[in-house]
Amino acid sequence: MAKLAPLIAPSILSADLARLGEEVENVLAAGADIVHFDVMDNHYVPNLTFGPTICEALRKYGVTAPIDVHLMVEPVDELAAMFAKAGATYITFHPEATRHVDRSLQAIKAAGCKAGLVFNPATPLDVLKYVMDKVDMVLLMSVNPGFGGQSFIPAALTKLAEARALIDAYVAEHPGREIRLEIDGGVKTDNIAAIAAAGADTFVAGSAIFGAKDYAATISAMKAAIAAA
Ligand SMILES: O=C(CO)[C@H](O)[C@H](O)COP(=O)(O)O
Repeated sequence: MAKLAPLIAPSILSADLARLGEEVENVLAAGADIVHFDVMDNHYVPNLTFGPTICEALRKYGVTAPIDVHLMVEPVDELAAMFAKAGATYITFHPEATRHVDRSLQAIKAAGCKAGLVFNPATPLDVLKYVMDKVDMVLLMSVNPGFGGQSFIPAALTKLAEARALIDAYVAEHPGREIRLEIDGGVKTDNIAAIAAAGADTFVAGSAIFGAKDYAATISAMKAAIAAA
């Protein structure tokens, strides 16, 4: 099955936050496709990051690229609605962080956003098959959520192949449906080819991009590795 065009999604978690607007502008000018926006509540994960006002501020600053909001929060629905108003394009959440997964997906889509589910390294994909009709993005964590700069967990490659098979089987029966398969955590230029070969089409990278001196060279190297995979 033909995969969707690959997208590079720098995670702003690793940006210079004192210059966030400029950093996002620079990384998009360097070839990034979408902005990955990590929302942590110091409850679902042991870290605290950005709320909807920061998302809105990026839109006001002039960012027109898709903003891919990854909610690491519990509960989900109230913040998801706030991010929809603040200009999010994708809103993804962890199924175990809401009581009613189907209802949360429906609410995100009714608010005009694309919706997705996020699976931690040891969380099975079971719920996915029951809500595939409402999912635009499946995000697999290849680190335990909460912090940037961690090492890629190799078992994520097997899980990517499992998710790719589920998505391809669903899309084959529903022509025209687009469901992205995103990977997040420890993605670098030297492992991105293996990650692409395992089935990912959307690649979150925080420290590998924002930690590099030359954003454009890093993103080009990532895209070249994906194309050769
Ligand atoms: O969701 C995340 C952590 O919960 C981050 O997006 C992720 O870890 C990216 O950072 P890095 O590329 O440095 O691993």
